[in-house]
Amino acid sequence: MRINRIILRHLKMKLIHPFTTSFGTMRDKEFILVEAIDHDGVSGWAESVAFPEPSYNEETLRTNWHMLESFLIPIVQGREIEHPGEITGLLQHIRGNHMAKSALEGAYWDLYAKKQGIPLAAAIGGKKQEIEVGVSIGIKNSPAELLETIASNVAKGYKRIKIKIKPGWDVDIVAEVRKHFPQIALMVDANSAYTLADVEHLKQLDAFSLMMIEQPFAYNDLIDHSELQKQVQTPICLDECIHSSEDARKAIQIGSGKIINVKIGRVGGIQEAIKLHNVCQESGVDVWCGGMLESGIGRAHNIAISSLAGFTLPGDTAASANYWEEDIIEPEVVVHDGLIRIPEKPGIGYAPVVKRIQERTEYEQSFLF
Ligand SMILES: O=C(O)CCC(=O)C1=CC=C[C@@H](O)[C@@H]1C(=O)O
Ligand SMILES: [Mg+2]
Repeated sequence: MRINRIILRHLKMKLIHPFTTSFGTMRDKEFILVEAIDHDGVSGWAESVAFPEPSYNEETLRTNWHMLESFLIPIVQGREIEHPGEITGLLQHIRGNHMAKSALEGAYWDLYAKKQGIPLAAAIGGKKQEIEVGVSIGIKNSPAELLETIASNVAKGYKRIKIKIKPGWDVDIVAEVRKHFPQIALMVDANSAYTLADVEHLKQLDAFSLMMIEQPFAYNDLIDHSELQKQVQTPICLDECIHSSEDARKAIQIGSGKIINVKIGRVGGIQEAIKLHNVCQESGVDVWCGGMLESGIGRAHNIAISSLAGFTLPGDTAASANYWEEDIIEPEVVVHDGLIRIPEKPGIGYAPVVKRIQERTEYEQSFLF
């Protein structure tokens, strides 16, 4: 692939519903889009999932922009990349900054698949024709509002409901949800809101047949999670604390969790996400694809990675309409009875709508190769 231009765009999109977790509320989604254009004028697209604030991990939109502009793009500039799998190695001497790396690598993956004339899912090695998806519901102002939101999403056919918890909004609210929805596939995500001091309290969640408790402890902990997993029946799912396939191997070895939420951006790109998937599959550990409130472009990448066989549980890739009045892709991501069909078109399989992208672009910068 011979790129002749990369365009970075800072977009701002208004979420239909504010999204509240244990670390704050998001009303607008600001993110970086990467467009890699080759000599034939074909574009590969990807998005950085870094938030404007360092609340999920230490990266931010601005640190990503800086890393892409000053380090990552210069490394690939003028290089003939045969396969996007090469990019992880080219960038590995740069420490961390996984979301920035992933945004660049993802654009090359989309372009590669388009040049090969195959769907991104096929380029990744995915065989599924459709994927099961769930929905992640933020912390609401009242139990009634949460129950109403759950009811409307169950009615839409989502295969799994994920609710956020934090101290003061956990055991009682889960009990209330279970009272109204005794049969639904239900999980909770704590986003690191607890510590080992809360083990006795968290044990109460075992009473509710939850699919999993996601990331109860610190974003950089494996040891305390393994201690908790020894004391609770409910499977612990790891998100923020798994930064690579190596972290997954170590977490599995010491029993930190029984399920892993894979986020392409968190682990540094599709190539590493495939490796992580393979490590988990070899150990019989289920994985599913998490979300970072992506636009349709990031959503498309999540759909592709979810087509791998080891993605055995419904992910957080809900429909575009769950987040946006209007998405920046056509067609939008739609969910029918909790299922998304894997696109058959080359690349990400959804067409970025440049007019809508430009309308939402706060700032952009071009890098000529
Ligand atoms: O709908 C989605 O994209 C998933 C949203 C979601 O659950 C999360 C988004 C970003 C960070 C977290 O709060 C949380 C997660 O940890 O999975
Ligand atoms: Mg999570």
